[in-house]
Amino acid sequence: MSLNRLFRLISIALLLLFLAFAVSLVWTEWNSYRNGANSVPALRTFRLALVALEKLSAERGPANAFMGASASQREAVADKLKNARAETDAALAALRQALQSHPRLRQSWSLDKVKTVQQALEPARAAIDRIGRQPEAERNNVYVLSAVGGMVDMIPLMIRVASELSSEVDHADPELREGLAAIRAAASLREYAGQVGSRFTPALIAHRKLTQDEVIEIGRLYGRIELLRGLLNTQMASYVQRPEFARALELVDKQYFDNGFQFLDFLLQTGVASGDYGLTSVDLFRFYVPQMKSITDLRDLLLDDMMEQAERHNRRARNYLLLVIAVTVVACLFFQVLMVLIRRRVVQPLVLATDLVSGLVEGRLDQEIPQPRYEDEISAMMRALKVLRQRMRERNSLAREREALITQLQTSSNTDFLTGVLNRRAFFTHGQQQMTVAKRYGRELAVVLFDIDHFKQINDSYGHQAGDAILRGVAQSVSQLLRKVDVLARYGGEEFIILLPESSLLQAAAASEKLRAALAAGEFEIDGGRRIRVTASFGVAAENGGPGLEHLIKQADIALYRAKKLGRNRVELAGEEEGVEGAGT
Ligand SMILES: Nc1nc2c(ncn2[C@@H]2O[C@H](COP(=O)(O)OP(=O)(O)OP(=O)(O)O)[C@@H](O)[C@H]2O)c(=O)[nH]1
Repeated sequence: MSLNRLFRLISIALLLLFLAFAVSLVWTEWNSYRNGANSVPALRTFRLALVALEKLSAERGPANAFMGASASQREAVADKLKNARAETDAALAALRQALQSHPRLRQSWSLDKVKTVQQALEPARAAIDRIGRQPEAERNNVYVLSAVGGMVDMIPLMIRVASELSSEVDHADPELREGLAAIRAAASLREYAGQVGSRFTPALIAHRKLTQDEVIEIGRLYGRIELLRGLLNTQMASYVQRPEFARALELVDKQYFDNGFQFLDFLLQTGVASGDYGLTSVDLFRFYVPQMKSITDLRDLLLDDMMEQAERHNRRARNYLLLVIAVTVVACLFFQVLMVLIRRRVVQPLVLATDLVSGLVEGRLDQEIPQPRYEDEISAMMRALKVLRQRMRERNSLAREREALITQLQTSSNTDFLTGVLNRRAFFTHGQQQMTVAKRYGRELAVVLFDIDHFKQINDSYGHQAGDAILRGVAQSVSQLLRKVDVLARYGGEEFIILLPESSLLQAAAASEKLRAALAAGEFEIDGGRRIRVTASFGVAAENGGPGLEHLIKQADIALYRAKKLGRNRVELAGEEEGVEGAGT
């Protein structure tokens, strides 16, 4: 696998791993934010439930007062009762609407219970109205007890509704748990404080002593209230560091536990001793109920604080989510940039350098070596490659020059410098090769030696340079008339030799005659544009499997000698007394 591909695969794998980690982190934070975002609406609904519970309890105050009111008090108390009922109805309707508009709570147990409470209110209120409208003397103790019980019976349902909604808040934001417990303790305290007041109502209405059952029930409620006081103090331990909470708790102690309880103690003692209270249920409602306000004030203070906490937690969760998203995106981009940087600055240059080195090894010296943009190890490597390429180019150039020189030397060592045809040494090399081939295949081979006639006179008459020009002209003319397979060489001075492969003596003689005639018929230009005529004498020898090249040349030389002797400008054949005389002699 190539380095480039490997790097790309590793990059993709790392990016996927990183993305998986980032997505799981963002997902966790998103869930925590979304969960937390429920805390404020859940807290609002919880508050509505507490208010409904409070209003339901508070309604018992004027209801009890109404049942014990004298004819003169009746109208005033009836007004208060009407207001209290309106407040209870409004609180329950608001809670019901909040539950109905909540996607999850719409299906909940709480909504059913609220509906049940709303339905149960009607007969309970009717029972109270019935007693209140009766003359004082006719008010039956049993009916009064039943009417008080009818209002109290709805309370456990509302407490459970509040409890369920408090769990919603706890689920949305567990950090609010401590405050929730304090609120629930305060709400329960308010409820039991109301209930203990209600227990005195039948005795006050009937102006009688408390029954033993009533004393036991009141004692039980006293115990529960004390328990809730301790619980509230414990739950408020961290809150009392803050002055507003310390003040609110102090007010509960002073107003309810001092003033309120002093009043209750008086009623209890009188109810046990004589039943001669000197008070009506209306007085109970007027004095006792306001003492409980400090408890609901404390509850509201806690609720307000919790709402602020929930909003703060929400903002914190949202900011943290945004931070995680931002860090993830930045880290992702940084990772990408890093990978691209490593790829561009390390991997790609390395791959390129490898290709360049391979190219140089294969001899591709025209490759473009890029100019690196940064000064680093890669740029040093590119520079080294350029030096290497330059040295290879120089070496190749030297090698080419040397080869050209060798070729040139070879050519010049085989060539006659004046005429450009082969020299005597090269003729022997070729001749030996041809002789070997001819002998192996039993073929004929002819040699022709020819010599320009009276050449000394040409030199003497026209000068040495003119003689050179004649030599060049003769060599050129003869070359043009020979076959491609024939080999012409300068044998020495004004003497030339021709090797004619696969030629018999007669064929060679005919070729020689053609050459002789052509030379004799032609004119050769010497210096100054002058033209002169020359002739040449030819000696021809041929053999088929004879002793060798030297022997053949010797035969031709003898024939040439004879041609000279017999008058020149003629062709003589080896082994013959008489030759073929030229047409011009
Ligand atoms: N210009 C020139 N002359 C050469 C060259 N090589 C040999 N010669 C001359 O060629 C002449 C040969 O003369 P000879 O051997 O007497 O022969 P010839 O005058 O041709 O007489 P025959 O061969 O008998 O016809 C000499 O004068 C050499 O100096 C050369 O390369 N250039």
